[in-house]
Amino acid sequence: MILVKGKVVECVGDEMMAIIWEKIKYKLILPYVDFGKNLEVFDLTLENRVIYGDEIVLDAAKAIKEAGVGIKCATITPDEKKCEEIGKVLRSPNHIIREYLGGIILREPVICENIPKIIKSWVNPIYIARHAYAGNKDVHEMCIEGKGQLKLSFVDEISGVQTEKIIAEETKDGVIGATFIEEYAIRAFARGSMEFAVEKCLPLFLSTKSTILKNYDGLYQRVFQEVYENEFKSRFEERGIFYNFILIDAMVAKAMKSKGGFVWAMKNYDGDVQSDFVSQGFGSLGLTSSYLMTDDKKVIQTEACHGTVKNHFKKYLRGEPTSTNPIASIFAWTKALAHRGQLDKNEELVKFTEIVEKVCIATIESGCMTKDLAAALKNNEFESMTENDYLTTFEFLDKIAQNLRSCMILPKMNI
Ligand SMILES: NC(=O)C1=CN([C@@H]2O[C@H](COP(=O)(O)OP(=O)(O)OC[C@H]3O[C@@H](n4cnc5c(N)ncnc54)[C@H](OP(=O)(O)O)[C@@H]3O)[C@@H](O)[C@H]2O)C=CC1
Ligand SMILES: O=C(O)CCC(=O)C(=O)O
Ligand SMILES: [Mn+2]
Repeated sequence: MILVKGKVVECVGDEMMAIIWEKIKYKLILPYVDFGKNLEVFDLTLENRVIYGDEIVLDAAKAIKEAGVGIKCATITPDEKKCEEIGKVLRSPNHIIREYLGGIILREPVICENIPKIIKSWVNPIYIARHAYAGNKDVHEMCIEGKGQLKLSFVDEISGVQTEKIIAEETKDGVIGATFIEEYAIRAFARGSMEFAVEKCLPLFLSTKSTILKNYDGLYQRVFQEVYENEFKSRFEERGIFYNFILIDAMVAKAMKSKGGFVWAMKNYDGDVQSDFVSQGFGSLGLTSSYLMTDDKKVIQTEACHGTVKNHFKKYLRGEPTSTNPIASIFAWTKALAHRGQLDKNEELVKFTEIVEKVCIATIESGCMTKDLAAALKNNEFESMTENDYLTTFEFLDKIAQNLRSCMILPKMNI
């Protein structure tokens, strides 16, 4: 057994991914890894959040910060209807954790040679560097009833001077939203994105809509340029890579016709939307790994890029076979344990995570896969697919477990 020497925080989640999460843990991790007392589990299922509120998520975030390593299963973010049903307004657990930890979310596709990309020109990976908080996903909302003037105001803590801006002389019955970002946070995001581009030795693009949001998005553009000129230019040039700002709409088109092979930095909301687009373009949402890294690089929280896959869970509840891809969630475990291993100089643990990742890719490349990937092989023409084309969720997980077992018994086997 491989001993884990430092603390790992595990956050349990919801629906289809919760079912898969448990299988990953018990079939792929625990047979080889001994956490001793080093695994702290937080139950972030919706049921538990209904009982304990969002505070339990904040507790998990604090524990992750202290441990330096967190692994999170996808969780339900209840919409308005669901909040009514449960009688409680609960926030997104991801949002709470990201707001607390801050930092950057890095997303990358798991490349399997036999899985064709939907966007055929993408021969190289596209990495997303997403600001983990603020922006459109962090809007403070307020519903207004009646008619009146709307203004923004800021009161200086020291001088007490109030700066005001009238948003609308007269508005009525609707909703308003306000968001903000501090310059230091953008600076840290710029540094994180640039470090990542240097590490990957790939060009970096930042895209925002700074022609419209001249101040908000403009600040991202200005800070990135400044950080690049003052801190990164020579390191980029030594590696033959570059940094460029491109307006987000034009960048979407440029990305689509590119060959891939770049890091794409975006604000929180833009990065969320484009992650699903890029993931699907590379074959499936189930093939994108994701982790949050704090600005000081001390803490990592891993996850899959996708959600709880509600559609598939409904089928599972009806007793129908499902074929849900576990790869991104398996990589959440491996990326987190690899970080733990690096922190503790635990080479055995790091090696184990490399083996698990290789086994996953080798299993898919041997032709065993879930329906999303089999569909990619068939140009997503679902009508022409039969059950013989793919494995069910549990058959696929068993196949990976079986392949992992042979590799762990014969560690020198070249997979
Ligand atoms: N990190 C997190 O915790 C996240 C949580 N969420 C939450 O998850 C819940 C469900 O959200 P939903 O909109 O369904 O988004 P999902 O990302 O869970 O799924 C959307 C669709 O993408 C496909 N898909 C996603 N992941 C996989 C996979 N691993 N294998 C195969 N296909 C996959 C499925 O398509 P098809 O049905 O065509 O097979 C699925 O219906 C919501 O409560 C949402 O708030 C959402 C995103 C992130
Ligand atoms: O927190 C949520 O509700 C969604 C998160 C999400 O979509 C993401 O992290 O990509
Ligand atoms: Mn998303």
